[in-house]
Amino acid sequence: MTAPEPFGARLRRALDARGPLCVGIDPHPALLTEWGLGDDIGGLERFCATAVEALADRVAVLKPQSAFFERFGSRGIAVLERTVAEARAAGALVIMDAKRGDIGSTMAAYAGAFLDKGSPLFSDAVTVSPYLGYGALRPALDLAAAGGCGVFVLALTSNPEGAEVQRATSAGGLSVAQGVLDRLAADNAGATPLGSFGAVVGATLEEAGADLAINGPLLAPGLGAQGATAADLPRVFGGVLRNVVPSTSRGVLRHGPEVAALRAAAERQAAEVARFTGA
Ligand SMILES: O=C(O)c1cc(=O)[nH]c(=O)n1[C@@H]1O[C@H](COP(=O)(O)O)[C@@H](O)[C@H]1O
Repeated sequence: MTAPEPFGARLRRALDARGPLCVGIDPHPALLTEWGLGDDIGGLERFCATAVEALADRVAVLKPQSAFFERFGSRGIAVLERTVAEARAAGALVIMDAKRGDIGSTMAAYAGAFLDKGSPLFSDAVTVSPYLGYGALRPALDLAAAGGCGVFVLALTSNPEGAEVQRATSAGGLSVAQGVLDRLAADNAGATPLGSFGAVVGATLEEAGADLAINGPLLAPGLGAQGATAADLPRVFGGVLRNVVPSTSRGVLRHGPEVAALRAAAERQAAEVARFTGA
């Protein structure tokens, strides 16, 4: 059996073909209401079907945020399953924004939930939290590598509260975030054209203040509702701009529910990103 194409290679191709923008599918209660939908399972279903119809055949990456589905229980998870499958079928890569992180043996189960081809929630990549120790993520990294999937590890998050943990220095004098980035760089060493293990680095940061050369993708949430703009990307990402996947959720979704308006909003955001990153 031939090995599956690594996620990093698939992502590179998608970014080059469709542009680097990632749009998050975050069905906030307020957005459901703004779209004229009920804050219920029918509204969730309609919202996600519309977002997928509008974006999945043109945006490189879609990133559903699991929490907004989980709040509806099993029926919400069923909508998440369909959303992921339909987005992938239309050609988008799907990053499941689940931000899981646990002891290794439990991490293996989380990895199976999102990165095992036989799982109903199978996605191209998943977001994880390294705060039980980077080494505890190993089952997810291994399963991802074996199946051609990716993992995005929180490093420098977009929220202001993140710094108290992520900028703290460990015994060796490195920041916690730099420790995570260095481990990612080691796991991506030698991968071409791009490693499959990414870091999450907010576009909202004043500056990176860390070495982002991990030879992997840098998921950069924070465009739009959190106040970052495409003009911030060169300052934060400097020499690794080509590997940045800028992400926005509400910044595009608030333009719904019309498919054409969602597409136009994503196009405007993508054009802004291209203007400042040359992508
Ligand atoms: O992993 C993420 O995607 C993420 C990391 C981070 O540092 N900051 C961040 O906002 N996110 C997610 O990105 C999305 C941002 O949504 P908007 O603020 O609406 O664009 C939410 O789903 C967040 O959970």
